[in-house]
Amino acid sequence: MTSPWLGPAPLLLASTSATRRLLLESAALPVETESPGVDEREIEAAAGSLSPVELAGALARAKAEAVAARHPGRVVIGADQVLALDGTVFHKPTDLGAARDHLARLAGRTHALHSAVALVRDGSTDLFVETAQLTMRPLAKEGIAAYLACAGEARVRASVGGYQLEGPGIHLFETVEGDHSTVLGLPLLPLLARLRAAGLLRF
Ligand SMILES: Nc1nc2c(ncn2[C@@H]2O[C@H](COP(=O)(O)OP(=O)(O)OP(=O)(O)O)[C@@H](O)[C@H]2O)c(=O)[nH]1
Repeated sequence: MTSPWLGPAPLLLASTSATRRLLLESAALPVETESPGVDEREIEAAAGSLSPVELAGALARAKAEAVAARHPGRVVIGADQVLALDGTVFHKPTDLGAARDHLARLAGRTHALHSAVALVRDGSTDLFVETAQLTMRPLAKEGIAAYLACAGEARVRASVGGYQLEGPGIHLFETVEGDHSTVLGLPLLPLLARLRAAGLLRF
């Protein structure tokens, strides 16, 4: 397969997320990954009263710029996803109990997933945020328990909402508005548009 990538070196993804890496590889882009090594909770605490969208942007920028500083000349992508329900920010559930509590609060309501991407090239950062709106079915505690037993702790802890839309999480929803890749945490369409505009894609 001839990749559309025209960059001199592979894209450098400042992320530990296998989902994000897979999204780029599915677009036939060569990817290297490096953990950003930033303390997200510390940045969040220092961020004070940022909105959920601004927080996602600040975290994506911090991750991308931390890795870009270690790799001058590379095209670096950082990303962050924030789940917001009525302005309240949710973080990845630490265990099944936390996931059960999250889902009980999200059930029957519409929450936002703000997926921010920071693209660093030649010392400058291009930051953008895409938002998906997901309406979860009303779920009784038995339904939540059955979902958690089906999804399993690994899947539940791997994503900010306790669900993977491309997995059993799809059963939880009435409607999803927004691009699939935005839900998964790396909005591909606006990212590819920027890479294309920079002359980094063959088509
Ligand atoms: N497979 C899958 N992953 C999802 C879904 N929704 C959110 N995620 C993942 O949930 C994670 C959101 O947490 P973040 O803090 O943004 O990222 P992270 O996983 O900690 O990884 P870093 O980029 O290293 O910070 C990302 O890895 C997203 O890819 C989904 O529906 N499916």
